[in-house]
Amino acid sequence: MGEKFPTPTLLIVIFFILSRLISTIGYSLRDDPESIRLASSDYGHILRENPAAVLYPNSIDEISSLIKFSNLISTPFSIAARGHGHSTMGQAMAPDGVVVDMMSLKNHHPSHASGIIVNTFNLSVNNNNYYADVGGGQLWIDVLHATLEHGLAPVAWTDYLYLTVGGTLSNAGISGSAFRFGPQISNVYEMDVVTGQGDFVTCSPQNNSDLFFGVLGGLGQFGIITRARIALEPAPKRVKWVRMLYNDFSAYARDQERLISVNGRKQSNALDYLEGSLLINQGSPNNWRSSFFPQSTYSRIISLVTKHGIIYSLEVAKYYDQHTETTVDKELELLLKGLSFLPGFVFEKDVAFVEFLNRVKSGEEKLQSQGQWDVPHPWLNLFVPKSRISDFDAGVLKGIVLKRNITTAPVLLYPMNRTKWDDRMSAVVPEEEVFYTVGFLHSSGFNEWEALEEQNKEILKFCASVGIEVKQYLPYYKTQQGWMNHFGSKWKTFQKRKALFDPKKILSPGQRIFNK
Ligand SMILES: Cc1cc2nc3c(=O)[nH]c(=O)nc-3n(C[C@H](O)[C@H](O)[C@H](O)COP(=O)(O)OP(=O)(O)OC[C@H]3O[C@@H](n4cnc5c(N)ncnc54)[C@H](O)[C@@H]3O)c2cc1C
Repeated sequence: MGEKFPTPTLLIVIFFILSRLISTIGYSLRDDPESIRLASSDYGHILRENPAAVLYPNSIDEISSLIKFSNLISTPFSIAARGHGHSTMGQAMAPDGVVVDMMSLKNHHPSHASGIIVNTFNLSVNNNNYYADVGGGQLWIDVLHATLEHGLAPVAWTDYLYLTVGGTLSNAGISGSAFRFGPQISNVYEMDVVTGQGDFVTCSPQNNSDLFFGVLGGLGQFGIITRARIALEPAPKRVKWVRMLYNDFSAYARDQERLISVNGRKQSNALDYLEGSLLINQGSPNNWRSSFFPQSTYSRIISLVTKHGIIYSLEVAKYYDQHTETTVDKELELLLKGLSFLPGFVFEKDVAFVEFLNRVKSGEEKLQSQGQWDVPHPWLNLFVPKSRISDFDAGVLKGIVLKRNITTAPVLLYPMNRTKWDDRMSAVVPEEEVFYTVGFLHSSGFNEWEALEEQNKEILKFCASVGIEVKQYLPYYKTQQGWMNHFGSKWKTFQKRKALFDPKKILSPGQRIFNK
């Protein structure tokens, strides 16, 4: 069978010419080689898909017009919002369609939709609540700086801040703050969204709630987030940051679970941040994720790793300001009392709040300078139910990863509480009250990523074979059956929302959920 005529590419070209003529879209739709090249790859550097054109919108109307035009024609072309392009498997690509570069809205008009506006409102008489209205194409680092000018900061974070608000809200946005404050998607009050039919809709848990919950963790399937109202709190000044090492996995897991059990939002005796990672045979103990082991301890740590194969590093933080400066050490001491880390392997640092939040950036700069940033990234991120985390340690970490001995990248492993996630959202997590996130953040040479991808496949196969019901974070499946299994009981709602908000299946084709 020949291709349908007119082809999607031709239609986009027609739209392009028309838009220039009537100048609603001006010159913001481009198909020059550089624009196409930039939109056809991502942080993963594994897949490449050329769009027919890239929209650099000057306004939200332009996004809406583009989507409406695609809806009007008999063979709609696909459209993908692209935040900072930090996906790893083409999720923000649109083969033969149009990529919408959301970051180009960042510097336009200081309106609610594109800029950052910090504000406060009262939910109840005694309860001050703070929020910022931020454009979907804003980077979290810019949100941080803008909110700090008002002495405030977002409540929920990712480890790395050079990601867009729309990009992380389409997944979840997790880090060591998630056990206590939830993922970023649990800290949104309201959003403006351009749906897959081109309609501009303001949504919240009270209004247009189906769209609101659908979009959060919705992998870009239902609409393009142009504004999010995110929760803020008074910003602390400084952070006590502690790392402890373990050789015994069960002690490590037990301590992590104990620490996250104190998680009330206003509880002063709770930690503000908890993460964990592995030290495997990877040369220097200080990898790019900002470890801070003193150089004088390297040889001791390396011998530990050599002796045990894997050493588990527990990382916690407690924020403080001028009011809590005198009590923070005592509180931290109480929290860490009775933990079973290896004596002599506890390291502490006192840093400014911004330095702590932006801790991954220096690692990026180092890798950039060594030409090791724009390389393939065959990542695998999983949520593992607490009841099977020991089996995961034995079967995957010790069974597969240690044996294959090709993992030199950071591997994260830390728990979070399911109660901090709202089940109405599209994001998928395991059923149990506590689950772990495990992130294999691999990078490799251009000819070596397949071996790591093979390892990823072996891990997934192993988990399936022994009944460890993992859920992928930043998921990637090649078949619709894979997606159905992933969403499980949420699949029907996900499908229904797609039919409601993007019936022609135009948006975010790079996720490969409703298209091949
Ligand atoms: C170095 C690095 C560190 C990371 N650290 C963390 C971390 O600590 N925690 C964490 O949770 N994640 C982390 N991630 C993963 C990251 O959150 C996701 O890959 C996220 O999607 C990237 O944001 P982005 O702006 O680059 O989105 P993109 O890759 O550009 O887009 C991702 C998806 O969202 C859709 N999308 C983008 N913008 C919008 C919008 N405005 N409205 C609707 N849909 C949209 C796209 O179509 C695509 O499907 C990290 C990634 C990297 C590369």
